[in-house]
Amino acid sequence: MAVYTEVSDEALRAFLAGYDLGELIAFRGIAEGVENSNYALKTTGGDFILTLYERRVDPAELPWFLGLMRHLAARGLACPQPVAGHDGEALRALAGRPAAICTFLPGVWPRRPAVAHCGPLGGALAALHAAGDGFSAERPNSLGPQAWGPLLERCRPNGDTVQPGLCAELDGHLASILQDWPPLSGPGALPRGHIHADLFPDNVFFLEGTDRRPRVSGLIDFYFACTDTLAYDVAICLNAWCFEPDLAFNVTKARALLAGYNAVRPLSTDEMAALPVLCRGAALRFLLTRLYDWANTPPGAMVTRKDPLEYLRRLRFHAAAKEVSAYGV
Ligand SMILES: Nc1ncnc2c1ncn2[C@@H]1O[C@H](COP(=O)(O)OP(=O)(O)OP(=O)(O)O)[C@@H](O)[C@H]1O
Ligand SMILES: N[C@@H](CCO)C(=O)O
Repeated sequence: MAVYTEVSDEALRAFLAGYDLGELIAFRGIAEGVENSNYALKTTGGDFILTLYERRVDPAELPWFLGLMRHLAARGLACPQPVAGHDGEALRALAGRPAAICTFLPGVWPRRPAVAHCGPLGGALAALHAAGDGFSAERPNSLGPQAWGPLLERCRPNGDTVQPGLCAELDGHLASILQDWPPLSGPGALPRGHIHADLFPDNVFFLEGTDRRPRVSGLIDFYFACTDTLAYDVAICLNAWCFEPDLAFNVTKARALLAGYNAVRPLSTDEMAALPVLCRGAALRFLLTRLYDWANTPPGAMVTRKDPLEYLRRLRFHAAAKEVSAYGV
């Protein structure tokens, strides 16, 4: 579910009076997603998404996220565009929560990502990285390498109940990842920019092109976006898109993803060489947030917890891979 905050008809009508979006025709809560409350809105002005920000989103950071989406959309990226009210403000309050209306994007996310999705996905990720140029405000990655040690400590009391010996195994992975991680500046530093940092299949919409092949119609959910190593975003996508349901790595998907990315923004030799450690880091990041949520989601909460151990299997694959050739290049 992702409707934590209920919005009454009257409250919504009063809220919409602050916009130039015409009359309300219909609105409904959207069950998907886990972070925020989302509503689909239809007005005489068109289709929109209303988001009420909950849980992990720090209200002080919302202007940065909305500003980045506005910048990317102005650069031609298909992403939600925040809609300003009469007063020029996109960030407002509704039912006691920070709230914003964004444009609705057509398309559906792939329930079973195929090789045919991975090329366009890679191209869209590279286009996002290129479109981020010129947005000068930065947001550090609050879930970057410096956060993994403290997060592992917070998981330690319950971690081994998920799998015996898990925390000791993660201690080993964390130490070797931090040792191999590319420097942020100076010799060996990789290109940085604004990254999505959560570009999983449920955040990428596709439509069928005239050739019947899938085309990316939009990217959503920029609330983990931050300023970090661009190739780390590629590593997140290799984790999220290129493993089969049985957690076997599909090298054909990886090859397609990297070819799609390289066609728009070629990865340098240094970026390619760093992919194995960036993939290990990305797997550990999602493992740890899932592990934390596994133990800390209150019983009865209407949220589907995600399995942390899926990311342990990925992490083990990357640790064994070592060389970039394991990714099909
Ligand atoms: N701009 C948009 N256009 C069309 N549909 C959207 C848009 N934004 C969100 N949605 C719909 O709302 C659902 C939930 O959105 P989203 O993934 O942003 O939720 P969340 O709870 O913030 O995220 P998550 O759990 O993925 O971190 C999406 O799967 C999609 O169906
Ligand atoms: N994409 C994340 C969750 C939401 O941000 C995961 O699969 O763990």
